[in-house]
Amino acid sequence: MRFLHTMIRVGDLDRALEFFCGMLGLQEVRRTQNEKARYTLVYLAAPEDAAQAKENGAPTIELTHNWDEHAYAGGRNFGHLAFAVENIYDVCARLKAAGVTINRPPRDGHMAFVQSPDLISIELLQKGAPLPPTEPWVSAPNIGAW
Ligand SMILES: C[C@@H](O)C(=O)SC[C@H](NC(=O)CC[C@H](N)C(=O)O)C(=O)NCC(=O)O
Ligand code: NI
Repeated sequence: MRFLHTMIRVGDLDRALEFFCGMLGLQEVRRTQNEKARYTLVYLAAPEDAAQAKENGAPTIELTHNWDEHAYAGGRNFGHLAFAVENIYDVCARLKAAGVTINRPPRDGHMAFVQSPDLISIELLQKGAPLPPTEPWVSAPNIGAW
């Protein structure tokens, strides 16, 4: 069995693509839409996974955009999507400058939490840092505290 993707529903596809592709650097690898059921699916992968993801050989995020749904309440049972990044401070500075909410700043240089336009929690981990962090860490506020 292989892990294929995580699906999240987004209220504004362009805003979600600006966040995940424009700011986090993911690449679109596939898109499909259903005119009758009025939705679009967009599959995103990390650049180094994109070639394999096109063949379903690497994990993707499946953005589901229901054309008639413009906002979703945060699912309290959903946790987060995690990405390893080259420089966690640079990424968080760029996101913060773009107006993204940083729920847990990268104080320890290991881990940070930010939130997507649809209130999905995004964990950023410094490439090369121990996973999970060996030192006790400050948890991000849970979804209810946002
Ligand atoms: C292609 C495969 O990766 C899918 O996940 S398609 C699953 C299908 N999605 C939809 O019908 C999208 C629109 C729907 N209104 C929705 O918001 O999900 C589906 O069965 N979705 C139901 C689900 O619970 O995921
Ligand atoms: Ni799916």
